[in-house]
Amino acid sequence: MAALLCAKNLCKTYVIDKRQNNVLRNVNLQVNEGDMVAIMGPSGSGKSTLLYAISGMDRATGGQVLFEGKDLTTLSEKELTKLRLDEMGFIFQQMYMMKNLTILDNIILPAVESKKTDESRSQKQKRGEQLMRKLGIIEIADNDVNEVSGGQLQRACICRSMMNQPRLLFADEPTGALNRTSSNEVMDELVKLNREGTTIVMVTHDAKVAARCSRILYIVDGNIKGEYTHPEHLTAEKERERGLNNWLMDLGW
Ligand SMILES: Nc1ncnc2c1ncn2[C@@H]1O[C@H](COP(=O)(O)OP(=O)(O)OP(=O)(O)O)[C@@H](O)[C@H]1O
Repeated sequence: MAALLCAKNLCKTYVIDKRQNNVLRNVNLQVNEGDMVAIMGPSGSGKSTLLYAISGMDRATGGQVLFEGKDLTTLSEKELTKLRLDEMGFIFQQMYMMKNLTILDNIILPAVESKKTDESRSQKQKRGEQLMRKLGIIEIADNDVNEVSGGQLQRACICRSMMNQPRLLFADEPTGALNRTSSNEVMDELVKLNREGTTIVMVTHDAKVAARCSRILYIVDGNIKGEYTHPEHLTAEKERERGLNNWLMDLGW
């Protein structure tokens, strides 16, 4: 599989009161087309910082991030915004839906803002509705943001992230605020999208969620300390989870 995203010697340093915090320390990683990657690690190890840096949501302080060979660290804000809008999808907890818009209008917003296609607004609306149907939430299309459950809202975020048919989807704790049933349902949808061709990179604390990804990276003190892939003979979900848990325990999880 071809490399879609590469981080090379990626560094991120925060300076607070003249004190340096080297959060990412020369991270190297490659995400291939079709991967479904989970980033795990202790609290404060740099998982979200890494996700923000490789997705171009935040600027690294050193190193390179190559998306199909194009170095994100050298792009202008305008170029970066266009690339994120057209090629990437985001399911980030900080990216709340807009309260003055219905769920459907929130979902189609990335397409309204993008110049990727010359679709009419009604075509965009139709596609938004198709996505909502696919994720089983069409009945909340006209609801306000505060009139839906956490699981429905998360599925709406997935619809929104898919609106511009991204090559690469980034998710920060996509199931973090959900109960187990909703979490499983959201993961079912993400696995389905991945099987249909979308590459996914997510941060999660939940080994059950991570076990459904094809690669699991473990980050400690701003560096990737190990990578896990499921042994081929483990095909059942429970066995995969057990295998991953054993690996995590060996790393001190
Ligand atoms: N905007 C910021 N300004 C200054 N320091 C920051 C900022 N964002 C994160 N940090 C620091 O960077 C370090 C890593 O934070 P990060 O959120 O990436 O960790 P994490 O592994 O995602 O943690 P958690 O699992 O608790 O969400 C922490 O020490 C944090 O305090």
